[in-house]
Amino acid sequence: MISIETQLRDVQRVDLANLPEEDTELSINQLNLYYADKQALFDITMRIPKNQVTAFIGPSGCGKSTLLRCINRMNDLVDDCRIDGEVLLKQKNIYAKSVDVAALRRNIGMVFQRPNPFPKSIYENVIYGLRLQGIKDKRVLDEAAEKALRAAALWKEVKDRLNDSAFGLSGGQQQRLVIARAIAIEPQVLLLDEPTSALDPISTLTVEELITSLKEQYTVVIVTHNMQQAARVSDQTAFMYMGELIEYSDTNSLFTTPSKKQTEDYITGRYG
Ligand SMILES: Nc1ncnc2c1ncn2[C@@H]1O[C@H](COP(=O)(O)OP(=O)(O)OP(=O)(O)O)[C@@H](O)[C@H]1O
Repeated sequence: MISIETQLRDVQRVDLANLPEEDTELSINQLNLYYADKQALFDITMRIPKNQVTAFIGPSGCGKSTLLRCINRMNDLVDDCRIDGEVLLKQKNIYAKSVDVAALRRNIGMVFQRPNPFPKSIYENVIYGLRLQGIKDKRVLDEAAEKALRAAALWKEVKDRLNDSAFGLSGGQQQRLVIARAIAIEPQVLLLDEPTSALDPISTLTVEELITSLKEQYTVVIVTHNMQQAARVSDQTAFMYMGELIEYSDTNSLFTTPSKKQTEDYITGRYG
């Protein structure tokens, strides 16, 4: 098995405890979440830097996806789900009454575990969000489609078949298409919930390279089961256990010199 250390890159370390406001994309403050009477997140506080990749790791059921879904209010769709605490996007509370949730989700895009293209052509998938915004100008739509497909590292593979069904693409291509659809509307933040768990190793590497290139323009938060993937793609990593944020630091420190025993036990495979 390849060791995690060999997967680490040189990352620019930031002081997560004292992150300046201008470098902070998201601030999560004393967040607690309950599914009916069962508490799933306990007092989570963290700052997520902009234009970086932040990974959430931890054993199954520890609350990674729940925390990710708090960032674009996807948990609003779950009956009996209640939260207290704050999630700030650029200092604005996304749970404030005045927030337009549809607009928020345009600004904070999300990609799920299984690629979910719509039953439409490749082209129509990419520009779907733009059509919803009422954009009709073909030149604008064509340019946006090309830009998003290039950014998603898919343009070369699909430029001659834009009108073919998206279902004719491979799983890895479909996942990149879904990422292109998410970025075509130019969100600030991209949330990725185990985006490669349904992909083969080669497609996984392509999507990982894509994630690394996306951070130039977007802030990326990724949930992954795969610690080696977190080591390869993320700048900082949050380790969660039973709904608590146990340790949050730059990825290299977390994997080489974890400060908490629970983190060390997890990354050395003692549980999980
Ligand atoms: N819609 C829901 N209703 C009730 N409980 C839920 C719901 N979604 C998640 N949970 C519970 O909340 C806890 C955290 O689940 P979550 O899916 O966030 O964990 P996870 O770390 O992402 O797990 P995995 O890695 O297996 O996807 C679990 O105990 C789970 O059973």
